Amino acid sequence: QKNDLSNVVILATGGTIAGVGETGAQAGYTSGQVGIETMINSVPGIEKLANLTGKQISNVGSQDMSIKIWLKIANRINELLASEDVDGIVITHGTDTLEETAFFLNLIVKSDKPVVTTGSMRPSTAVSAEGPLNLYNAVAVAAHPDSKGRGTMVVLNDQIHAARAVTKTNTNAVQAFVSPFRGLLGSVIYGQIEFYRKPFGVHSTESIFSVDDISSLPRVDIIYAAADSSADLIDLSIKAGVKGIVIAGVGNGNMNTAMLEACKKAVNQGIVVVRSTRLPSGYVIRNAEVNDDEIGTIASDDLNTAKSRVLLMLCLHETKNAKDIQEIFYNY
Ligand SMILES: NC(=O)C[C@H](N)C(=O)O
Repeated sequence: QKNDLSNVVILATGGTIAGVGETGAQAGYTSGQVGIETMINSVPGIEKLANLTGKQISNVGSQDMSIKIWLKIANRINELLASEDVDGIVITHGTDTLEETAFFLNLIVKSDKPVVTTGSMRPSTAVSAEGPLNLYNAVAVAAHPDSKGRGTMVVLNDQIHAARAVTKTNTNAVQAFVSPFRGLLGSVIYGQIEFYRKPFGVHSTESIFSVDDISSLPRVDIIYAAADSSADLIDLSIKAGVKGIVIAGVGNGNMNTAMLEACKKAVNQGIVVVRSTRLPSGYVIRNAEVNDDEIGTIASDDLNTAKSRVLLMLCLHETKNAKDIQEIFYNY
């Protein structure tokens, strides 16, 4: 197009932002019902921010987001961003697994052009649905030259988060997304952007991971630790042939003796085990109460459990070496 606006492509995947309920004031609704054209048309003034194209990739609640769809999105983004005609990407997505998709893309997109994910907590039919403003702000961020080189971002409720830092912290409140440990990347108020910082960690063009040689990812299970929790699930995972296990540990990635013994068994069978924490914030520190050097486990640093699984799946596609994987957990 012959104007000064950036060219932004919106890839729609579903979620509550595309959700529909019978009335405007009820908790029940179905995710992933409204198509991308209807979503764009519901945002007055969005056409003034960028030249927009919309594409439907999937239309699912993000509880049904899959590795297959991730690969489809990543391939499509790489294709689009390789073109001089595309300046930025917006992805509309359910919020349940939004942080996993955003982190996956942060690791695998081969461009420094902005990739901005967004969603909503209220369905499109709700009284005070916030999806349209989130989409407006996401397009504003994707269209802005300052957004380059900041990896994949998550924009909701006037805030710009880095994919690595952000997590969903509330089941239904509009202010659900928080970057509890590393803080916000910036803010966006009715399309006005202010960035506070660059993202920490290796991402995008600097990342060793590439979607080109991936058609599937190895199975990695998550196992949650609690007082007196059973080690049976670890044994089941081993039997099921997993390649990796992420423990959602108590405190600093701790677990009871039975679970730790089962983890040792897993490591001895060539399964890579990452210790993360079920807490919302803080580092899992190597060799604190668990001797990772001796057992061969990996500390998740400040990556949460779900994102540790994403990173471990990608790592296992490249290497099984625990030392190398630990370095990646520290640096990405
Ligand atoms: N607010 C939401 O988007 C939740 C929905 N279950 C989803 O992730 O698709």
